[in-house]
Parts: sequence; C-alpha cells; structure tokens
Amino acid sequence: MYSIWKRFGKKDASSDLALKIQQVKKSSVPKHIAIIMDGNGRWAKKRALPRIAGHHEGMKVVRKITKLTSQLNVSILTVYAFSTENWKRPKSEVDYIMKLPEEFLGTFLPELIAENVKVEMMGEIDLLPEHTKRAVKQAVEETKDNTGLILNFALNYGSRAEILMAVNKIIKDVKNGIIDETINEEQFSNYLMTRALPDPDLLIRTSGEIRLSNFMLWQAAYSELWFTDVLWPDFKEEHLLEAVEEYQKRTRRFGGV
Ligand SMILES: CC(C)Oc1ccc(CN(CCC(N)=O)C(=O)c2cnn(Cc3ccccc3)c2-c2ccc3sccc3c2)cc1
Repeated sequence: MYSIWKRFGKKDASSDLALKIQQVKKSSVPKHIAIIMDGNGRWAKKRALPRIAGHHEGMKVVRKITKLTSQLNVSILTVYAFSTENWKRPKSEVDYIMKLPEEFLGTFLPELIAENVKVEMMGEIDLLPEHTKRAVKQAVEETKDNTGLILNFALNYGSRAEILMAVNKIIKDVKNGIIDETINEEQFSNYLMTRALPDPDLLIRTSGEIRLSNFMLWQAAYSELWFTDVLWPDFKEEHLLEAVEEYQKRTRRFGGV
C-alpha cells in the first residue's frame, strides 16, 4: 500500500508543479530575473560536508532553475555566484570552483542547446584560469545563435567597478570628441557590461542575507527585490514560482495605480 501511495504522492508533486507553472504563465512573467546565489558554504557546513559539496549541489540548482525559467518564457536569467572572498578562499576550493564550469557545461551544454538557451557572461574573465576561460568561450560560441532564454553569468562582477569603468570610458570619449558633454540614462547604460540587456524586473537573493552586495546597482534601480532564507543548494522550482507570483501580485497593484 505504502509503495502505491509513495508513487501516487510522487506523481502528484510533479503534476502539481506543472499546474503551478501553467498558473504562473497566465499573468505577466518578469522579462529579466537576476539571482544572487548565496548559501553553498552554509549548506555544506550544516551537513558537515566540505564546502565544495555545496558548490557542486549549487551547480545542479543552476541547471534546474535555468530549465524552469526557460519554460516560463523568461527572456534573461542572470546568475551571480555571490562571494566576497572569492579569491581569498583556500586554493583547493578556488581550483574546484574553476573546474566546475567545465563540468557544468560538459554535462549540461547539450541540454542548454536543446533548450535553445544562449549562454552569455558579463565580467572580467581574464582572471579566470585558461581552461575555465576556454570552457566559457566555447559555451558562448556554441550557443550564440540560439534565440531562447539568455543565461547570463556574472563572473567577477562588481557594480561599482562597472560604473567607474563606464565613467572613465565616457571621459575618454568626451575628450576625443566622440560624444557630447551631456549624456542621458540610455547612453550611460550602453557603457555598462549589461549594455544590450534590459534591467532586471525581479532580483532574488537566497540564504537570508538582505543586501545587494554591489550587484547591478544601476540596473536594479527599479527591480522588485525578493529575499528568501532558503540556501541556494536547497532552492527549488517552487521557490522560484513563489518569487514570480509575488512579483505578479506587486506589479498588478502597480499597474492598477
Ligand atoms: C559559463 C559559466 C559556466 O562559466 C563560469 C565560469 C566560472 C565560474 C566561477 N565563478 C566565476 C568567478 C567568480 N564569480 O569570481 C563563479 O561565479 C563561482 C563562484 N562560486 N561558484 C560555485 C557556485 C556554484 C553554483 C552556484 C553558486 C556558486 C561559482 C560557480 C562555478 C561554476 C558554475 S557553473 C554554473 C554556475 C557556477 C558558479 C562560474 C561560471
């Protein structure tokens, strides 16, 4: 009896998810969702596992959430692996992290291509090891003609550095007479790493931290912010759907103003 209930229950969960997806797709879905993926280390610590186990688990969640946002017809999913002490971590952890992209792309690139996903990245990839750079460049190259969801990785991304870089480029262009001395918001945003992307409509951060941590400060000026205590490796489709439903409630009210 138990096995029947167990099976029945299982079937119920997946069809329940399918129902929720149909429900969410009935209203306006955010065009651009940005996620600060935080909590891998804490997730591992809670289970007395090495931190790299949290990163490995976190990578599988990136794949799951990419598939769901693609199903929801979201246009852009920007993922930022939040970590202040990225480079100050023990060498073994940094080495592992820098191998993850090859595993992620090696395992999931065929699936991403089948889903018509376009892999993009913003940030300084020069600092990445050669083998990591190669994997990223290959994924960007192999998916450049895809027209579905844009999966945008923020690599070594810092918003203030991005804004300063834009200002310095503008100063140079004004000196060289390429642009006038006054520019508008649209011209300014063309100098940012996100130049061609629309601003994020919904910004999600996991693991209970309620901070932007120098992430897309210019671009998130009008984003709906949604925070959850859930640690990134525990983040499920249901959590993303909950965030989108909350976004739909808020923007419906805004629309009604
Ligand atoms: C095209 C794409 C696959 O290329 C990439 C090239 C280099 C990186 C490494 N990296 C950039 C360096 C930096 N942020 O300083 C990170 O963001 C970083 C820092 N921790 N974790 C573990 C973690 C895993 C999952 C979720 C959060 C953190 C990651 C990390 C490593 C591998 C993968 S695979 C999908 C996401 C992801 C994130 C990332 C991507």
